Amino acid sequence: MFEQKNFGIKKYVNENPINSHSDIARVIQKNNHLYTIATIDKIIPRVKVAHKLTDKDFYVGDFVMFNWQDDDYYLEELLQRKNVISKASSHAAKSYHVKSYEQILATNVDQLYILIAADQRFTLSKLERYLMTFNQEKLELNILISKADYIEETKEIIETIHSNYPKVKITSVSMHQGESIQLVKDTLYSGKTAMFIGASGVGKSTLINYLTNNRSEDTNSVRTDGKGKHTTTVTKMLYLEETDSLLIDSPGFKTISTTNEVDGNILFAEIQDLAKYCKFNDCTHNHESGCAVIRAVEDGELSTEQLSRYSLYEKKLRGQLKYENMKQLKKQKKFYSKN
Ligand SMILES: Nc1nc2c(ncn2[C@@H]2O[C@H](COP(=O)(O)OP(=O)(O)OP(=O)(O)O)[C@@H](O)[C@H]2O)c(=O)[nH]1
Ligand SMILES: [Zn+2]
Repeated sequence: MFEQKNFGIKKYVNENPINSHSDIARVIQKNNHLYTIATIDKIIPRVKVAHKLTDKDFYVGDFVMFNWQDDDYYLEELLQRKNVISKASSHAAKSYHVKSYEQILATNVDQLYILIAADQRFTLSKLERYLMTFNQEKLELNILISKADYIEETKEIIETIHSNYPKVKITSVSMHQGESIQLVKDTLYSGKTAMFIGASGVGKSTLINYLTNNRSEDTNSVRTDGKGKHTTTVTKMLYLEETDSLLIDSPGFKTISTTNEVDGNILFAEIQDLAKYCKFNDCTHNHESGCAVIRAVEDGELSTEQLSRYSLYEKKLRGQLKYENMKQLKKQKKFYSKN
């Protein structure tokens, strides 16, 4: 028998050096300064943040200690996180004056489902940014092509991805294909937390509603712009009893990038492995003699598309470094002209 609404607190207590679970809870919703938390036996809404702490200290997914005082509940202490899902804050990334910072989307996530909608414009660089932004240890990444009832578009997207990245695993899903919902359900782990992210209108809430058999929220009425009436504005966690898993729905985003250092390993492991056998350490895999990567292309082990995506990635990385250096230089100049 599954425990009713098991938000993972018992498991957390078992795996971490904590004595009791009586005042431990998990943040399951965040609404500006107010939180909803789940304890071992109840859900508490409208929880505030204790004195000297702020809403930057707690996110959905966090395990916390809480307290009751003067008729209100307060979050008192953050317990150790397993991981953090974050991206660059979108407004900061655009402004030269504001230092971009990482914005936390949720914490303690085991599986991340990245939705790409078949009816929205697809580019490889979008997929690459998603994968590189969220790639980290102890996090399983899953690519879902949603609205797969757009059959032609879905086929095209999958073909584009596979001709460049033959090893990336892709699942397609549609609310009009019940068996595809079941396939997604089958990939959820018991006792684990899965988060669904993607651009606005890709169908995150719809998928979660179908997974949890909750049709109450009106995500089905189609608007002419295809974005749907119901837009998620808060991040929240739901319990799926059938698989004993936790599902996090999150607001859609416009752009994705990260201020963290990225590593092309998730997409280019094969090329990076081959590069170890190049004659020159600083081989650009462009024209050099003794290049193991070019040889692999000639031997048909690697497609030219794969290599050209890699070159593009390298170029961007170098451009990024140059940009960072330039910013640094400008800052220094400013400093010296002031002093
Ligand atoms: N054709 C088709 N439409 C879908 C599918 N899933 C969702 N939609 C429609 O797409 C629109 C957006 O769906 P939502 O579930 O609200 O999307 P969301 O990703 O949660 O959007 P935000 O909350 O704004 O981030 C709605 O009109 C849905 O009816 C699908 O599988 N096929
Ligand atoms: Zn080489």
